[in-house]
Amino acid sequence: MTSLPDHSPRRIHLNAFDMACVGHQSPGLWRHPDDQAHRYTDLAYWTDLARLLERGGFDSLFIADVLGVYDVYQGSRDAAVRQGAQIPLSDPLPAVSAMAAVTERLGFGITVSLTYEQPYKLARTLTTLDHLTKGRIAWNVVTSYLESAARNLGLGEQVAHDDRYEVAEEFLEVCYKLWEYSWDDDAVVRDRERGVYTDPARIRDIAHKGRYFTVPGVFLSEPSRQRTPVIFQAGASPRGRAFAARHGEGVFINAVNPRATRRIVDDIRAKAAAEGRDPYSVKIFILLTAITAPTDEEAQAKYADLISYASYEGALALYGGWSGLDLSGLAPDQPLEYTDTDAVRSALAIFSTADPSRRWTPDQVARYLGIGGIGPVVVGSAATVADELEGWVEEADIDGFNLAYATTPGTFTDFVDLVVPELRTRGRVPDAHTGTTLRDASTGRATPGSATTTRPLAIANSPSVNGTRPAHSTCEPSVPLPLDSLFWEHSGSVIDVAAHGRRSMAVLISCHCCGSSRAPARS
Ligand SMILES: Cc1cc2nc3c(=O)[nH]c(=O)nc-3n(C[C@H](O)[C@H](O)[C@H](O)COP(=O)(O)O)c2cc1C
Repeated sequence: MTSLPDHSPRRIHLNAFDMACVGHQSPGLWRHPDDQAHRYTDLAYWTDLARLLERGGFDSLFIADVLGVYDVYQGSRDAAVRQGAQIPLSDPLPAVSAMAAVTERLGFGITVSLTYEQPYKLARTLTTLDHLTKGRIAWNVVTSYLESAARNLGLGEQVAHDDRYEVAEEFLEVCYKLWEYSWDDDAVVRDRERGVYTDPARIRDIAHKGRYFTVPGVFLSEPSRQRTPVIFQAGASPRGRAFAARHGEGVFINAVNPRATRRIVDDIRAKAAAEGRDPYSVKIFILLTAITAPTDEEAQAKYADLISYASYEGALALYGGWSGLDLSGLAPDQPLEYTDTDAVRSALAIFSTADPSRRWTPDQVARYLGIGGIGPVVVGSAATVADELEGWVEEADIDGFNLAYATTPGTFTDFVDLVVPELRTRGRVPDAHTGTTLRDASTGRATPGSATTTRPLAIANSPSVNGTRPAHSTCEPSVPLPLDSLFWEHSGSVIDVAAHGRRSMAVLISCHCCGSSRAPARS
């Protein structure tokens, strides 16, 4: 396993975790007088938050989303509705452009469940946002977990857990082809003299025909700065980890203690290495909430005030959706047993099998989730919080945090004003980010689009299109070969199918004999 880059101290990546609703991870806190989550329908809430996070050197604002209601707890949605637990809920995408207009560098991690999308259409939506944000988009690839979403979106019941990941594999394959193969970098010529806007020879059909999707044609959008948005994945079941290891540049997992988390992290990194990737090219984030104030005592007093607003039923309503389990049917002190559900399997594993030394009960889960959902709550002064974050990074070998809020924007403001300066002093958060795109900032690469890229190998090895590689314009390979072959035999020399910058191996070839380096013309 490749070791960590040889520099210390290790960078800590920060995303703010939010959702277009009032009860994202701390149901009941909407009642707190300081909370402004109810302003989620006001664009100024989002643009003010974006400015704050930019000032705080955050990598991104990471926005969750679901397409159903939390109606598992007590077999009803009433508890979720009463507590504002992710209902009412708006679409997260429209506010992104406005936030991009008031910031220069902040990235935007947007959650879209591919289970209810078509790759041809979603790829365009994400390319559009990557254009409008000048390359600052990450896609949190999720497959959903609420049965109520399936019922309202044309499916009688939810797609089985592992099947959702099978669909996701092909979904991403189609997106990679659209984003990386269909248009050349220089396809748009905008030649007023010749009257040619785009050169037809420089765009091509992707001719995808698979088990779940058939997409024969050419991508509609011209390439954006990142082409493929930064790919995040949220999920930590065994199947989720395999998917993350193959595709994830960022992985978002739940956590309760560093020791149990380290086992998941080691598994993801080992799986990434088995995919031929640098295991540290996968940035692993845990959910965490930091309650901070100038002194430890003031922070503890703040926490005591906040927790008094937590909603027990709101927490169990959210947990019912996350885990697929209705805990109202269990005795409050009955230890949880693991069972495969079609929801978020890691949300149940984390409170049952993840840490054999601990058996959680419904009552303990409800109290744990009251603030910050399935993630630790760290309370203390800036130095105390920074110590805790460093402890998580060192012990669990994670790369950063998706920071949830107790009250918004208060929790984020405290963190930016108090903890970020401490992390900067410790060299954990850079004063300024490198490059111009989110991928540059999250990999620390100095120049955008440079030759090396941390992009998942799955993109570089994008599968065959048409089963054979289109003939190269000036150097006909002796025989058409499957796109995923790494080398072409040609007139005695070998054409390196080179991974040029962010373009995948199946797209650009640099020919040893003619020296040209461009996408093969269509056969
Ligand atoms: C930390 C975390 C956050 C998640 N956030 C979302 C989300 O916002 N929307 C969504 O539909 N699914 C979300 N999921 C669920 C997964 O994308 C997906 O349903 C998967 O099956 C569950 O993960 P698993 O591999 O742990 O079972 C999240 C999962 C985890 C672990």
